[in-house]
Amino acid sequence: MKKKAQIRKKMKLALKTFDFSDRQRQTQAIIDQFLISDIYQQAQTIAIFMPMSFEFDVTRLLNDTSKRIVIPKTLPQRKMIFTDYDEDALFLTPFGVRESKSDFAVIPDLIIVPGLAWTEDGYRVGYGGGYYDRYLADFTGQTASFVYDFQILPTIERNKFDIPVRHIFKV
Ligand SMILES: Nc1nc2c(c(=O)[nH]1)N(C=O)[C@@H](CNc1ccc(C(=O)N[C@@H](CCC(=O)O)C(=O)O)cc1)CN2
Ligand SMILES: Nc1ncnc2c1ncn2[C@@H]1O[C@H](COP(=O)(O)OP(=O)(O)OP(=O)(O)O)[C@@H](O)[C@H]1O
Repeated sequence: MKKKAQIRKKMKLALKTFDFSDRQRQTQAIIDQFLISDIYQQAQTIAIFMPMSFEFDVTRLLNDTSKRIVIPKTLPQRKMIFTDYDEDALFLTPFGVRESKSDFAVIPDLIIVPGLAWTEDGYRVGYGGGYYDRYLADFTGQTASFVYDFQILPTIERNKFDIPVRHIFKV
């Protein structure tokens, strides 16, 4: 079984070299599936993330005006809140992601969880900050991830904090 650090390195490279048209095709198919799903239709407030250039391209959802869209904001002690998405009130963190200037925390009813690799049953490797596992520890709403085909692995080592996402959207 591959160690998490090894998986991170390998997946970052695979994402950065992912063929442009295959990426576009998979992105569109996955978002189409999501938009007709019950979990999308039943959610009022959806947490998306501000993607780095190589991450899953969620731009289409950020601009969805039929839902309240919130995005992650990291705080000291590896804590995280979600704040309203306002494209005119963002700043760039040292990690390279955009976050809201606002500190007003909103609890979403659906969280789209970012990451680098997943198993079919929702176990995940992220960037190693533990932000999502900490948040999900006392979150009772829905969770889902969008996954390109090569990001699915047969097994991932687990620690006691790992919380699987409840829905995987893939091609
Ligand atoms: N687009 C996007 N936003 C996201 C996440 C994500 O995966 N994708 N996150 C998912 O969790 C959170 C940020 N995750 C982070 C994970 C690790 C480190 C980290 O290791 N930082 C180093 C210094 C920065 C560096 O590595 O260059 C450190 O704190 O020492 C920071 C943020 C919230 N926002
Ligand atoms: N609920 C929690 N309480 C305390 N520590 C936690 C919790 N969740 C995760 N951690 C710690 O955070 C660190 C990172 O966890 P892990 O390697 O699973 O990150 P990840 O899932 O890749 O990152 P992320 O959740 O940010 O996407 C680990 O040291 C882990 O023990």
